[in-house]
Amino acid sequence: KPLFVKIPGSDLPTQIETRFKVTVVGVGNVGMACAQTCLTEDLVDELALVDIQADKLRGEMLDLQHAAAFLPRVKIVADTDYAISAGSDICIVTAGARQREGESRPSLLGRNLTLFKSIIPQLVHYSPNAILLIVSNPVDILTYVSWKLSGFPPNRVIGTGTNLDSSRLRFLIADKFDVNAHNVHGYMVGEHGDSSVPLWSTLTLANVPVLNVRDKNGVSYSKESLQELHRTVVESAYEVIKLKGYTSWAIGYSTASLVKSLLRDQRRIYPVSVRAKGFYGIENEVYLSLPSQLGRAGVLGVANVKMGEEEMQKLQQSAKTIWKLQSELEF
Ligand SMILES: NC(=O)c1ccc[n+]([C@@H]2O[C@H](COP(=O)([O-])OP(=O)(O)OC[C@H]3O[C@@H](n4cnc5c(N)ncnc54)[C@H](O)[C@@H]3O)[C@@H](O)[C@H]2O)c1
Ligand SMILES: O=C1N[C@](c2ccsc2)(c2cccc(Nc3ccc(F)cc3)n2)CC(O)=C1Sc1ccccc1Cl
Repeated sequence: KPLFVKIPGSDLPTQIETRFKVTVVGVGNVGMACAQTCLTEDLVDELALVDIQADKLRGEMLDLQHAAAFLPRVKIVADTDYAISAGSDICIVTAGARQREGESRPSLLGRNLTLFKSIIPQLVHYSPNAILLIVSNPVDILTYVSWKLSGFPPNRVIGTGTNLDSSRLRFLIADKFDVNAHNVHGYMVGEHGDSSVPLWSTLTLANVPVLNVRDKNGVSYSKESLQELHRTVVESAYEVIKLKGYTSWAIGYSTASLVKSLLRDQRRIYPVSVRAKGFYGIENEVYLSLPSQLGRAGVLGVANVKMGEEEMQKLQQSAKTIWKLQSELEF
């Protein structure tokens, strides 16, 4: 006997168009953390995995499929052929040459640029209306490269930028004040990594500027102690690499949060890498992180955050540094 009997006269489609399709390119530490979080948070109806390592790719796909009894129904596919990514709403790019400990940004850029010249045109061919969400490092420059290679409007090419940097800062401040990190409102902007720019003047807890309050141990936050906090954010990245060899969970969760705001048109504001020319006195054609509103059309706009003169100067200096690295690129 068949398990189910169709009701006579039913009109059942054979092929259901999935609503939210996300492709993850690169099934390494970061890519799989992003994929797993998107599944756990029920953000996708279809997940496509792409990589050059065929066995690793099939292994990750099977391993995720085997969790079906504990996840909402989702179609999980994988292939080294980009055709599997066709019709994606968002393509998350985490592919990259394995970043060596202590590797410089120019060195990593050279190796990853070559990969992107192959990856981006294939994603664009199969998903011409997708949003590209770039994670691979150096993320600001590779997001600019993806924008140029894709020919997409800038609102549909976004880098995770200082979203991870900002989430680490929010964790540290939340810990010092014994409050929930969701109530620490503030951004690091500019370049992702060592040279990010914390916007202390607009960082608040319960709408109280952090510059005006004492933490749980009665310590007040002067400019110097805040600079120490920024150093801790940078050092924590190096500490994680030293201890576990890579980072995955925080970048996975922070990237899935961006995916949710984009797919569900949440219109939430995140510090992500966007086409920054023309904002805050930036004259170079670069991608840098600015507080941006994310919805189904991608970057809906850049927030007019009050920024001190010194903060703007650091931002403009970052633009010049990135521009110099970029101007030597051949692609
Ligand atoms: N932006 C951020 O905040 C942030 C944070 C952490 C890591 N990262 C970056 O994410 C990237 C990935 O890190 P990881 O730890 O996952 O590295 P990983 O080496 O574990 O994974 C990289 C994956 O990319 C795949 N790959 C290589 N060439 C490819 C190609 N041409 N097409 C498709 N796939 C390809 C590899 O097979 C591998 O599976 C690195 O560039 C790293 O610096 C960025
Ligand atoms: O958490 C990380 N881990 C990485 C990493 C992941 C796998 S191997 C190294 C990391 C950790 C430490 C340093 C570092 N430097 C770096 C070098 C070249 C680049 F293009 C980008 C980053 N990168 C990659 C990366 O971008 C991060 S965030 C990060 C890094 C440095 C300072 C502050 C932050 Cl918030």
